[in-house]
Amino acid sequence: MENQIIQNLQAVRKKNPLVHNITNFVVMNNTANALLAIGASPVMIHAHKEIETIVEISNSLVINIGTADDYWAESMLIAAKKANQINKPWILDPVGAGISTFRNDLLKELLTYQPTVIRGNASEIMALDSFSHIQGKGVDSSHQSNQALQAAQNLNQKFDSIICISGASDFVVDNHQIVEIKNGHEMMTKVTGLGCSATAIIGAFIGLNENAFLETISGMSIFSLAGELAQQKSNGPGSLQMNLYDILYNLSEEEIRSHLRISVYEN
Ligand SMILES: Nc1ncnc2c1ncn2[C@@H]1O[C@H](COP(=O)(O)OP(=O)(O)OP(=O)(O)O)[C@@H](O)[C@H]1O
Ligand SMILES: Cc1ncsc1CCO
Ligand SMILES: [Mg+2]
Repeated sequence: MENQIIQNLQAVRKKNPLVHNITNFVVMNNTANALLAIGASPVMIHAHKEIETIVEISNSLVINIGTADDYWAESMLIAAKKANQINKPWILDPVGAGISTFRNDLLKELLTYQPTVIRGNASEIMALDSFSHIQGKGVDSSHQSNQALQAAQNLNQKFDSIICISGASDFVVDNHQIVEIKNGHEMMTKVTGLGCSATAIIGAFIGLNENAFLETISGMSIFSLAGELAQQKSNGPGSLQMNLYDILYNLSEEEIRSHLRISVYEN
């Protein structure tokens, strides 16, 4: 597994995938910088009249509903529909799933366009599966990632999407395997939008368009590992954000081999 993750990181740095993001106002800058640091090219565009063209020329699409309103929701639907039509890999970040009818209705419609990957925290993945009253604390999780495993399996079966649950352990679930990544640091929850950045980084890896399951594992594990290594150099959330870019940019094969904690289970 480590070998494939290292190969995928090298491939992202070499291929420099163009990643189209329709994301939230809070994280637009952080996620664009994270994508540049990993070696991808971000483009953050949401005007209805140009979306289809951008989806066509990009290697992958990231949709994050964090601060969606009616105009942006339509942008997301146009993009997801196009990506689905032309088999462009795309990832959905269901920020705040369960909070409101507006958010749930948008998510239900987006899911009809079969995201390649869905990445959320535990509360979001559970809400997405049931659309019941399961709620996090706004956009933060009030559940542990392992509590969302059944919901992830249900979602995988319903939509044929790869499901990634972030948290103290990150899990990547498809119909054959569950992969657990035990990297990261609690301090990562004190910087806004590091989940959104994880989604964007996975978005860069699925732009390789070879094996979306391995690419999702690669993106998530590299991001959590980078967060963990960045925390070791930091005094708090501010320096963690700054060090994270440097670590994403410089992360070496040796660091991956010596620090990654990853387990594979049959599903
Ligand atoms: N308790 C923890 N211990 C270690 N790493 C963690 C912990 N909680 C989150 N992380 C890491 O933080 C990153 C973001 O995951 P998180 O689950 O906080 O996303 P999120 O809730 O969607 O965040 P946001 O909505 O702010 O973008 C992931 O890399 C994850 O592994
Ligand atoms: C804080 C916040 N509010 C809406 S989106 C967002 C970024 C983290 O998901
Ligand atoms: Mg989130």
